[in-house]
Amino acid sequence: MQYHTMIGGSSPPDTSKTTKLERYNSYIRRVNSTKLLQASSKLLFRVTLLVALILIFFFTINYPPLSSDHHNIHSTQNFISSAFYGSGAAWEKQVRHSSTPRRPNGFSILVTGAAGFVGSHCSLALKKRGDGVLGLDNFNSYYDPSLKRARQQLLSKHQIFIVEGDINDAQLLNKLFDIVPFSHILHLAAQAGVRYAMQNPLSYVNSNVAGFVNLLEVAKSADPQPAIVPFSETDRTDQPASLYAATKKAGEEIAHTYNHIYGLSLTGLRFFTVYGPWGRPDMAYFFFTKDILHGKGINVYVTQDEKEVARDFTFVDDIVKGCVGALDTAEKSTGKGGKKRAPAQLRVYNLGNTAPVTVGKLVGILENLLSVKAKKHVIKMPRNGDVPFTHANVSQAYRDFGYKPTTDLATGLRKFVKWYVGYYGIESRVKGVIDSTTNEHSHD
Ligand SMILES: O=C(O)[C@H]1O[C@H](OP(=O)(O)OP(=O)(O)OC[C@H]2O[C@@H](n3ccc(=O)[nH]c3=O)[C@H](O)[C@@H]2O)[C@H](O)[C@@H](O)[C@H]1O
Repeated sequence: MQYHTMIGGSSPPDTSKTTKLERYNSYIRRVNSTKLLQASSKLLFRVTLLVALILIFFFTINYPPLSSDHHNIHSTQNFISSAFYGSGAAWEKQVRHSSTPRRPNGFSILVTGAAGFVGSHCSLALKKRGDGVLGLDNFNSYYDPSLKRARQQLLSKHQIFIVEGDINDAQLLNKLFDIVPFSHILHLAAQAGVRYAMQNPLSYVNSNVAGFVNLLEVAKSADPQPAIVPFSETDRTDQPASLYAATKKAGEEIAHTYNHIYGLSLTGLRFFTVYGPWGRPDMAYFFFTKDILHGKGINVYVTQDEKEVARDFTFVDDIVKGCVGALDTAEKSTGKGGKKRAPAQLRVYNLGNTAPVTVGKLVGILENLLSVKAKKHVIKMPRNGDVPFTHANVSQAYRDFGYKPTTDLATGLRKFVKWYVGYYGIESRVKGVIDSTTNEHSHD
């Protein structure tokens, strides 16, 4: 896929020890210059250099890169840079201000992956109803980081601050929990995408397994312990079809352990192919729109026996409602000081649209909205972990918090296309969509 090739081809940032040392020394020098204004002696510099060397060694043994891919490089960089971001009084004030609720009994929620697609929508919805929301995101380059920055700007307009850091950074997480007694964590930071797992498997382990465990480790010792929603995004069977699904399944098993041993209240949500405004450019509906408008061919997959593939495409506003419903019904964790006091809540829900649509139909809807005929290449689905069909049973989410999706694919895609042409400044090319779109809910 073109996006993936582009990412793989981007030049990784320089992480040589010299660069880290220079960056760290410059940080140390800045700290020292405020604390000990006049004391810039040679001796102090030597001590600083020694401390820097020890710390870099410490970082290296505690955070071994899982591979040389750019995601892990980002994690390592964020670990070091967070020491700088997390040190100022102004930074702490922003953290506190953003996470303070503005309604009686409001939640104080840490949203990981807040600059992501679902994370940004949920953050806005929660903030709008008066909850305190603090974002955390590592702004990695799995897809165009400028889209993540634009979401960050939107959130910032609504007084939501996003801390730039990684869920693998225990020091940063502990610092955030020292500053804010979070009532909930909405954990949406993950390596997504089914097909990209073939190219960069360790990125999935790093975010979806190691990062998740790191977050649970911090949450288990926090006082009060937060409730965590969701701990997983997707899985479909006990025999996952892709590494992506396997890491999500592992997340569910790990969650069970932390619930059982430490009394953390945990809720897993399995999202089914979420789409909508501010969506992810690596997903088919998004790059089909782009390619159709550019007159480029698109690959429409069929199964090995040439049947159509279908997805339970779910509009992002419905997913937000599900996330909020799960948060509102999450019980308190029961542990304290790393010890469980009583059994705690452990739940898993499907959040889907319950109405699968074939990829052919998806393309037909886009052709109508864009008034352009797609150049379709019908090909057999590569054997890379994709499944032919998804269909969510949401009866438990309905029973427990009234989850009921209300947006069909044609309505949701119209809202997406309206956002797309506005965001990329090409309104004139698909005018009909703008004129006929009413009753906008999504944050665009
Ligand atoms: O809910 C999930 O479990 C996952 O949803 C999403 O995966 P998918 O459902 O596979 O969505 P997406 O890639 O948009 O492909 C849509 C359809 O187009 C087909 N497809 C895809 C590419 C292509 O070139 N041609 C094509 O026909 C393809 O075969 C598929 O039938 C998230 O990316 C993932 O992170 C995870 O959240």
